[in-house]
Amino acid sequence: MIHTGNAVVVEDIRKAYGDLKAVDGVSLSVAEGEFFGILGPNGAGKTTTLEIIEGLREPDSGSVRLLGESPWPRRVPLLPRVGVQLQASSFFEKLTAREQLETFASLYGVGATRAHEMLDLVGLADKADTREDKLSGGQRQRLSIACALVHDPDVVFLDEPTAALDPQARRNLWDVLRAIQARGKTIVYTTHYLDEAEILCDRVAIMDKGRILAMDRPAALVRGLDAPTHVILERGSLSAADAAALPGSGEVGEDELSLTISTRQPAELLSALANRGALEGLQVRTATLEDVFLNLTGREYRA
Ligand SMILES: Nc1ncnc2c1ncn2[C@@H]1O[C@H](COP(=O)(O)OP(=O)(O)OP(=O)(O)O)[C@@H](O)[C@H]1O
Repeated sequence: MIHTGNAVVVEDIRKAYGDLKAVDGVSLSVAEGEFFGILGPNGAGKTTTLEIIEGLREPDSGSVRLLGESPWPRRVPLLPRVGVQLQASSFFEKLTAREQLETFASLYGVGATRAHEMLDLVGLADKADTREDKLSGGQRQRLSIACALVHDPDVVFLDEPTAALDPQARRNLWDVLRAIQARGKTIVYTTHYLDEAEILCDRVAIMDKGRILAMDRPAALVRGLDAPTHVILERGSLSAADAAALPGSGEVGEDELSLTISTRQPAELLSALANRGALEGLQVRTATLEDVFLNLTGREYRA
């Protein structure tokens, strides 16, 4: 079957390791140009799913179309069109960042100019002459992404590219990922950071125990929860009884630091609070993908 406009089409793939069903009937499709996230806790089956789509692993059953072709057994014409960053990135020993990229580029028959462009894109131009083993964790991650991109693939697969990075390095990498998407690339990535996926992804699949529990735009998944908004005030700014009497107010809870009002009419509640001059230090918390996970599995999300 030909799916025009879809970079990836996966139908009912399964992979077991002995008794363990690592991937247990996964179907999904990713549109060209889409930023698609596969989310879930450790061991959910994200990496196995990704590796099957990339053609690095054979599924026990089910089918995969990557740019209209089956990626398994290895299909050589697909390779130039696909970029893969592996979780354990492997570099050539003792080469500088620039030399790593030039080496990858030459393997694909791509000129050195492109290698330098990629160093710029991932923000490593000033580290071009630094040996790969002297780079920080975040810089290594960015270098491995640059290597996955050097041959200008149409589809890029990234396995936990932001794992083990400090918050600033994670944010820098988000900019890189957005820049890649802005170049028209399709991105399929795995992460166990639900907050990050909510910000970056056009669509996400939430996986647990080898299955996809939900798949949609992050905002649609959150909206589908139909959860109340929580308005949080500093304790003492309003009594619990006064808070409960405000228009739009639902349940009210208090702890040592704060007073939390749940509401299904946040606009009304906020305007009532504004009229009372009680907006100082106010926070508004809406549901997140973590709440979606909790709702789907009955357990708290633990990356
Ligand atoms: N080669 C293998 N042999 C046996 N079991 C495996 C193998 N690869 C993965 N598994 C198991 O399959 C399950 C899914 O693993 P997978 O790596 O796909 O999960 P993941 O969601 O990517 O987790 P993580 O975030 O920890 O990488 C895990 O329980 C894992 O231990």
